[in-house]
Amino acid sequence: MAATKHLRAEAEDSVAENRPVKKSKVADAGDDAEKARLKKEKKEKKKEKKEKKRKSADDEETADAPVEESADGESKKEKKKSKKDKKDKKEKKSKKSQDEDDSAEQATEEQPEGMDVDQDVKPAEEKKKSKKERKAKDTNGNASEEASNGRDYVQTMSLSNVPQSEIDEYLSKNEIVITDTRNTTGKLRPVTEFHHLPSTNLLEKKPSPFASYKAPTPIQAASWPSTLSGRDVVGVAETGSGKTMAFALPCVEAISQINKKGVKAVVVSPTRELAMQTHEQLARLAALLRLKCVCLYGGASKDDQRALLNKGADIIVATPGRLKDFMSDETVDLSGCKFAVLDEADRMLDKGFEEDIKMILGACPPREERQTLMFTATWPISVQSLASTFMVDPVKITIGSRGKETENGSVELQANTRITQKVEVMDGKDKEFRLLQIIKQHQQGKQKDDRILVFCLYKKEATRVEGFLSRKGVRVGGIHGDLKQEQRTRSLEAFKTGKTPVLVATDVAARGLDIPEVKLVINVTFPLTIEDYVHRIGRTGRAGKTGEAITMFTVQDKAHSGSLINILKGANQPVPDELMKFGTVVKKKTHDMYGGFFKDVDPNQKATKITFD
Ligand SMILES: Nc1ncnc2c1ncn2[C@@H]1O[C@H](COP(=O)(O)OP(=O)(O)OP(=O)(O)O)[C@@H](O)[C@H]1O
Repeated sequence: MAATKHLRAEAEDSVAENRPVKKSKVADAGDDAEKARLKKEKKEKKKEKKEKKRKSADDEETADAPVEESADGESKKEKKKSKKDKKDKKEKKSKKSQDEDDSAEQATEEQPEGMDVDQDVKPAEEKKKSKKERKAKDTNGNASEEASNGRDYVQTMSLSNVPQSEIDEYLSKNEIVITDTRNTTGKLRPVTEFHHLPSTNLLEKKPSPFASYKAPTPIQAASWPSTLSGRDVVGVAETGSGKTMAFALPCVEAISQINKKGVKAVVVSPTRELAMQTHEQLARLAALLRLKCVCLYGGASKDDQRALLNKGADIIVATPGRLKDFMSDETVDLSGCKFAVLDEADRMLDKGFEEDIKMILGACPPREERQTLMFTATWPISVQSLASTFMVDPVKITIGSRGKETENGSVELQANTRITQKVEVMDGKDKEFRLLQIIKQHQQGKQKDDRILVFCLYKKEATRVEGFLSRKGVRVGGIHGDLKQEQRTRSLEAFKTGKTPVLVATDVAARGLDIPEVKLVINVTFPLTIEDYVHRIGRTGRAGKTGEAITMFTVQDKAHSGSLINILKGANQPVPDELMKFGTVVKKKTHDMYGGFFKDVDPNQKATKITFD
C-alpha cells in the first residue's frame, strides 16, 4: 500500500512539471488542483490508516500479525497467545492424565493376580511380558495365579495350548483328583510332558535331570503346578509311582531362590535305607545347582555326619532320631528351613514318630512361612487331623483309587494293580517248606537272578528264615533291626547287585525302597496293618512294571482277612475260598489313639469302601 502511494505521488509530480507555462493562471488553477489533490491524498492516508487498524485487529484475532505490528497490538496478541497456550496446556494436561488413567487401568488388567508388583515402577518390558503371559493364560482360562511363599508358577504357553479334551482325558484315565479348599488351583493343568514345565536354571541343564524318563508320572504331573506355586500339598499315589521326584523338583527349585546360608529344606524318612535312597536322588538334582544335600541317619558315625554338616548343607534328608540328636547339640539349626517334606507321611505321623515330627517341624519357621509337603501311598483318616496342624490349606492330590475318598475323608486304600497278588491259606508249620519251594520255582532258568524279597514280622523270625534258606543253598541276605547298620547296608547292596538275589527282611524294608529288579515279594507272616501289606507288596511292580506277590495266610492272621479281601477285590485279584472262610469283617487293630471298630463287608459285592482308622 505505501509503495502505491509513493508511485502515484511521483506520477503526479511529473505531470506538473510537464505542463505549458501560463504559470499564474495555471498556478491559480494549479493551486486549487493541488489543494484538492492534497485533500484527496490526506483522505486516502486516513482511509489507509483506518484500514491498517482494522487489519491489525483482524490479525490479533487470527494470531497471524505482520512483522511491523504496533506495540499495543503485540501485547494484545501476547495476552491472547498466553491465554491460548494456557488453554492448550490445560487440554494437553487433561489428555495426559486421561492417558495415564488408561494405562494404569490397562496395567491393572495386565497384573497377574497374586503378584505384588508396584505398577508405577514396573518396566515397560515387564508389562509387555505379563500381558503376553496373561494372554497365554486367558486363552484357556486356567493358569496358576497363586503365589504362596513368594513364588509364582506361570503355566507355559505350550501347556495352555493343549486342548481341554486331552487334559480331561489325562485326568480321568489316570484317576487324578485334585482337591483345593482355596478353590483356585483346582484349575491347574497337569504337566503332562516335561517340556510343559516352566524353564528354570535347573530344568535347562544339559543333560536334563529327566533325560532317562519319557514323561512325568501322574503324581508328578498333577502335583508340580501346586508345589512349584509354593502351596502345601498332600500327594497320595501308588507305590513306585515317582513320588520322590514329585517332591525333589519343587524342593530344589524352592531353595535355589533363597540366598541365605544354612539348611533351607528338610526331608524326613522313616527308615535309614529310605533316607539314603532319597538322599541319593535329591543330591544328584541339587548338585546341578551346586546345592549341598546331607543325609543323617542312625547307626552310622556321628562325627562323619557332623563333618559333612560343617562343610555346609542346604538340604537335609534324615531319619527323625539322628536329626533330633543334631538339633539338640545345635549342630543343626532348622530356623531357616523354608521347605519340609514328610515322605511316607502316614508313617511319620503315626504314634511312633508323632513327637519327633512335632519337634522337627516346630524348629522350622511357622507353617505360614514354610512350604510343607506330605507324600505317601496310603492315607488313613487317623493321621489327617495331625497332618492339618502342620500345613496351610494343603492341596490334596490323589492318583488311583478311582479318585475315591471314603466318607470320612481318608483315601481309599488300594494296591498297585500291576501286581499279581496270590494268597495261600496254610498251616503255620508248612511255611518254610513252601517258601523254599516257591523260591526254587521262581529261580529257574533265565529267572535265576530275579530278586525275591521275603518279609517276616519279627527280627528273630527273619534271622531264622534267612538261616534256613542259607542252609538250603539259597543265595540270601537279611535286613532287620537286630543287624548293625553296616551289615544292613551290605545286605541291601548285595541284593541290589544280584550277589544275593534273595533278601529276608522285616518291615524296615517295607516302605519306599526302590529296587527295580524285584520280581517277587513273599509274605511269610502277615504284617500288623493292611497299609503295611500294600507297602510291602509295592516293592515290586514299580515305575510301570509288573510284579508278583505271594502271601502265606494262617488262622493267626484271620483278623486281617476282611481288609485283605477288600484289597484283592479292589485290584481285581482272585480271592481264595479258604480266605473267605475266615470272614469278611474288617477288623481294625485297637490303637491307643485311633480306637478300633468293625465293619461288615458283603462278599458278593465288589469292595470299594473301607476306612482304616
Ligand atoms: N517320570 C518318570 N518316568 C519313569 N520313571 C520314573 C519317573 N519318575 C520316577 N521314576 C522312577 O520310578 C521309580 C519309583 O519311584 P519312587 O521310588 O519315587 O516311587 P514312590 O512313589 O516314592 O514309591 P513308594 O511309595 O514305594 O515310596 C524309581 O526308580 C524312579 O527312578
